Amino acid sequence: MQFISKTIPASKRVALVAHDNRKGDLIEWCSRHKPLLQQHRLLGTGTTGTRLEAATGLEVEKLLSGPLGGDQQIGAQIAEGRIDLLVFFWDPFEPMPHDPDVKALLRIAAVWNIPVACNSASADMMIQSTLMGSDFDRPVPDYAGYLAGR
Ligand SMILES: O=C(CO)COP(=O)(O)O
Repeated sequence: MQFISKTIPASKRVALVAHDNRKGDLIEWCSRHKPLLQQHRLLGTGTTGTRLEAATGLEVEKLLSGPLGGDQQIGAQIAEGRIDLLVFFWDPFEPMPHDPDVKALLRIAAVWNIPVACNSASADMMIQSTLMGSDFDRPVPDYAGYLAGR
């Protein structure tokens, strides 16, 4: 597979998603990183976004709730090249009614080489490297060859 280089502009788009048992962890993480996060564009699934705004005062563009299609909306934005970082605190203990959507979101993030953090340790590292620099150079997969061979 080939890659093309894409320089991400200084202000990035960060998708924030958490399952119910992990929303507290995401609120804690966003509160800790509020000074940095508020310099970027934040979006999230419906309930996550609402809870984050109320708890932290950060402005979050709210999509549909995850089980109603919010995960798929974020996946679509990833495929369109509109997301630079996905912070998705998914629940490792509870199956979800929309597990296929959860899997699809994680898959499309892998397809497009998007940094994905599933817990605060990985999110702490990724926020340093993804959001702190002025510009961030991310290799974007070029699937032209793959499609031509089908
Ligand atoms: O279910 C989710 C992610 O799979 C999150 O959805 P909510 O933010 O609406 O709870």
